Amino acid sequence: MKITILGAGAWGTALAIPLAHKHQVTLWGRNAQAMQAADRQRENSLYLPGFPLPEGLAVTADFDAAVRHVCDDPADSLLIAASSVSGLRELAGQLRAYPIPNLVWLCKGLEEGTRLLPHQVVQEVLGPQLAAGALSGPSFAQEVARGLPCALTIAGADAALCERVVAAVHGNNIRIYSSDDLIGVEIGGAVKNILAIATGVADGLALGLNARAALITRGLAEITRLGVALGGRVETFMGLSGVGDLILTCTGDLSRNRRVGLGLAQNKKLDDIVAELGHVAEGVRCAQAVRALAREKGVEMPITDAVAAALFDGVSVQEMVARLLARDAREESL
Ligand SMILES: NC(=O)c1ccc[n+]([C@@H]2O[C@H](COP(=O)([O-])OP(=O)(O)OC[C@H]3O[C@@H](n4cnc5c(N)ncnc54)[C@H](O)[C@@H]3O)[C@@H](O)[C@H]2O)c1
Ligand SMILES: O=P(O)(O)OC[C@H](O)CO
Repeated sequence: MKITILGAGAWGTALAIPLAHKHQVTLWGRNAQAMQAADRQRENSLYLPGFPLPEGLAVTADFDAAVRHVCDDPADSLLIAASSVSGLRELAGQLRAYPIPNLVWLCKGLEEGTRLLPHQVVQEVLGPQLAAGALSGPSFAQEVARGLPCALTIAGADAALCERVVAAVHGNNIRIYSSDDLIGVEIGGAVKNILAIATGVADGLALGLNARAALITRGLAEITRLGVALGGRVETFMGLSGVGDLILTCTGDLSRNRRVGLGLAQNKKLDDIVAELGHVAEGVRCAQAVRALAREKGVEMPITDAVAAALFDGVSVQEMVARLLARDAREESL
């Protein structure tokens, strides 16, 4: 199969590595200098240092050539957008000029400002007819690049596209499940990032494993409440893109979002933490959008509110924890 991955950050590069062992893969990045260096050194030292790029992987900054790679043979091709959520609209806009066969995106979050999910951004720009879907689930880039086992979910309304993604990605230590609950899968992927910031704060303040388990569990209730209010299905939140990714991101120190929380607990400034990461932390970018969306829908999300307050309203992490603990006792339910 011919596959083009648009976006050579940590995740786009990591996924290109196992795929290039089975398919004709082109990895495109917008930074020409960095892509030339990556091609020469056979390593993306900017975003994924330490992982050799397979010989057969084409690395380029030539957008036209990268997209034509999959347009020429639409029946046997896959186009993957691997930018952050903030880059998805621009990337999709650049694709308008091409007869693209399909589009799968890897980003997890809501667009700032519009509060749209990735599939809504893609639909706005490229229309509803395109075969499109989200590839999500618990997956740290470095582990996938090392070839360690992982399981992902492809979500979309187009069954043929889901089958093609399964055919392309399943195997070699990656298992793929499919789902038609795009809203549920995207809400799980977006909100878990905010909850990982909360768990990072709790762990950074040494509040203990009991507190961490409570945050993850009540965080899952928040994801589920919002997801159901938006049209997602409860069982989706019990799956890989829901509780699976929530557990990984809240507990794994490879998570950039968790590291934001750990930094806040050390009283570091948000700008400094983000600059130090050198990668996107989508939970920071979409916490305000999720808070606003939840309020609009009348959905209670106290942990998300607390994280947004600590990130943007000048509330200290100690006050954030105090606010959560001061909430009235209630029946345990969603
Ligand atoms: N890193 C992971 O382990 C991982 C795993 C699963 C999903 N994700 C999700 O995938 C997305 C990308 O994550 P990442 O780790 O690769 O981030 P990253 O910060 O390492 O890289 C982001 C990439 O997006 C590109 N980009 C941004 N705007 C763009 C635009 N307008 N046009 C083209 N490219 C653009 C940047 O140049 C960069 O290469 C995020 O939404 C993240 O939540 C990441
Ligand atoms: O490093 P994070 O926090 O962006 O999380 C990466 C992936 O989404 C984990 O599945």
